[in-house]
Amino acid sequence: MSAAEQIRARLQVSRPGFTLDVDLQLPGRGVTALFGPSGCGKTTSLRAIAGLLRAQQATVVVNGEVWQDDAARIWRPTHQRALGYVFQEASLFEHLSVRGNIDYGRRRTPKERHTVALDHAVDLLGIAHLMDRKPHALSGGERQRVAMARALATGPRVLLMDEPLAALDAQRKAEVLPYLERLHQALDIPVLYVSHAIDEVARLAAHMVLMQDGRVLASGRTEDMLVRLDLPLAHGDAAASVVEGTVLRHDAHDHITSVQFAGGRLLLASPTAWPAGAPVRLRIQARDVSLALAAPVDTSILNILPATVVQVEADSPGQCMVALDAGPTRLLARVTQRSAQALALAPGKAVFAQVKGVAVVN
Ligand SMILES: Nc1ncnc2c1ncn2[C@@H]1O[C@H](COP(=O)(O)OP(=O)(O)OP(=O)(O)O)[C@@H](O)[C@H]1O
Repeated sequence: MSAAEQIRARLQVSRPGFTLDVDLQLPGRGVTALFGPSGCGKTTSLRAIAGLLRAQQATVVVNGEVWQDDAARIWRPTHQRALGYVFQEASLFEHLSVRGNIDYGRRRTPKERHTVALDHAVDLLGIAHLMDRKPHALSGGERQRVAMARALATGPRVLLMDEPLAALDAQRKAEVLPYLERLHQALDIPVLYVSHAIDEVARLAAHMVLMQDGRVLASGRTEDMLVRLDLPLAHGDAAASVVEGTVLRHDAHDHITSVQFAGGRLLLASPTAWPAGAPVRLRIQARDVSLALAAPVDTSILNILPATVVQVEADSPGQCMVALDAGPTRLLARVTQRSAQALALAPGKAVFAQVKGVAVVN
């Protein structure tokens, strides 16, 4: 990762009862999630990067551009930092139309900064038909899409998103998520995405930073982070692995899609007729994976993968989390301690992983 393609944010913020002390070195492209429990400092980090909050000590360099370097007495105010900021709730000007809202920010930024064509932003977010409406006539999801288009229209070098879906109900969330995905795929700028919803992170972010109590607990590729048994992400009922694959074929007769991934082949029940060759991101919950020592026969489970146990750790009372390798792909299986003992699960042991549920997350 060269400095020209990197976000570096060394931030120190002290408040009564809270200290943020992080040194973030993040990829200069793609989506990076800042993830962690409420109060761990995600929003504070984002605001300090944006210059909305004055850190006690900070260095912020975005793809080679120094926005702040306290040691060198460099400080650019927020309006001189080429960033787009999307908040939890879209703060649109109620007296302006959607077009007026988007134009407002764009007019205030220098033309040479307009890296994203306005039409492209409007098109990506599917808001062309809303341009003459006033914000009060928009749904929550539409408001957020307008806020994102407005942020993009200013030609940011980085997009900062602070839980942009948190204020939406499940239905609106599901409506906005595909737009977010399109956005991230179509744009070349990095996105820092604050969230405390792991399913959103698994779906959207290639990279993640796990924060706790104002510090970075770990950071890396989302796929790798989710299956690290030394981290809290890989424990409890929500633990899951994310696997990248390619659609081989979709059988329209029984609605089964076959997906090739590095560790083998997976079949998934899907009403969507995925085209052959389509890249898919799959999520496999640890609780949906069971283990057997011999290849099961006469079973209703469609996916049985030969795998090797890598690590076994105690999870919640009576439960164990097992990390497995199916070829180069790491999966998690949550089994009872009794089963782990009965099967003598230990590193190196050959097993068959029975995968009961596979969900496509993009
Ligand atoms: N303006 C403020 N003044 C004083 N303390 C604040 C202020 N804003 C946040 N805090 C405190 O700073 C700490 C970090 O807050 P921050 O908003 O960064 O957390 P977060 O991880 O984004 O949380 P959440 O997921 O709940 O939004 C918390 O202890 C919070 O109570």
